[in-house]
Amino acid sequence: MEKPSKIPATVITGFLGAGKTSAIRHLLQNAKGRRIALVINEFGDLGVDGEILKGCGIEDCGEEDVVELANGCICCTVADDFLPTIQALLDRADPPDHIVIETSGLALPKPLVKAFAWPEVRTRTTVDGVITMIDGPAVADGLFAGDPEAVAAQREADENLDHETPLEELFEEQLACADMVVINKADMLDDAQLQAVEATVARHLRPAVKSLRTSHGAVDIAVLLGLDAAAEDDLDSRHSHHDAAGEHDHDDFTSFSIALGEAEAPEALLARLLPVIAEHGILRVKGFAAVTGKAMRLVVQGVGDRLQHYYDRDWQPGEERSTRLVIIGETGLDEAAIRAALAS
Ligand SMILES: Nc1nc2c(ncn2[C@@H]2O[C@H](COP(=O)(O)OP(=O)(O)OP(=O)(O)O)[C@@H](O)[C@H]2O)c(=O)[nH]1
Repeated sequence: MEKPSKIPATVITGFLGAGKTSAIRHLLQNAKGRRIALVINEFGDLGVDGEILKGCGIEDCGEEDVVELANGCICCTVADDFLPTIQALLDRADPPDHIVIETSGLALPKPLVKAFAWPEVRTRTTVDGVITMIDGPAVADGLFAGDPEAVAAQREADENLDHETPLEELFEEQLACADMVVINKADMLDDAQLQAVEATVARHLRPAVKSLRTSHGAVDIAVLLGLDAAAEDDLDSRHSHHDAAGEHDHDDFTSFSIALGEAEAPEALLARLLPVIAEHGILRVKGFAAVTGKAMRLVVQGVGDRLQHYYDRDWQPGEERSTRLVIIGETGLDEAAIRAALAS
């Protein structure tokens, strides 16, 4: 008797703003008739990524194929939110050919992969691969490398302490779980910088895991899907800082959303954001803006101090023209001061 085939699921992980949504958009545009269901998890209470993907007007990608898990962190709500979502996708009369899961930039991939080993889903689906997207310029800038001298001094003081910064830890964890690494934003780096990023990344990978370079997440679907890794059977090789401690929490990071009035012009909005991002060390800004006199909605995207914007679609009838942004940073972010600075 033929073995019942399992529906493959690909987990796309990677730091805030690395290019996960861009890669998924590229995937959907090049799906060649394959029915892909998306599960999207975001940090922050505005579903920006889901909105962007729904707004992109790709044929074969109905709104019912995009499932958003907005409350909290997917890796901490596995049993409550994530497993029922996967089960519902598998139970559809017309199940998808492939499930793609975009984790929030702050999520640890391993607990998710672990969920696929649960009896409820194990016989019906398998983790085809964990793809870790890397923000090339952020790694080149040393965002994930702590101050080496400070680390050495701490180690000397106490051997048993965990000395890594939350950012380093996430970076390592996301790489340690990878079946393939995509170094994105190659367009912003020269060859020497790319080689340095590749060397940094390689130190944290399991043996035989490869990295490739790309821009705007433009990876061939044949490369991204079909790795056939069955990652849920291979959990032990994927080292995690949290294996012993059990669940992690997200006390290290914080987010809030802010509503602003219409912007006079995109440039005026960016000019308002930039100094605040720099002063408060904001990691990620994203959302939508209403621009005076413009029928279209402006998408605003910031990773560190790199800001981008573009108009994606018209404001719909009945939709409130508003400017709403999610702000994400490390815990301790001065929300009141940021609100005050942006409102003024
Ligand atoms: N220059 C350049 N910009 C890129 C590239 N890929 C993505 N971006 C930009 O980087 C920003 C973040 O990209 P996303 O695809 O939204 O990243 P993400 O990983 O989904 O972000 P989160 O969901 O917030 O973690 C957007 O402004 C993109 O347009 C690239 O290869 N080159």
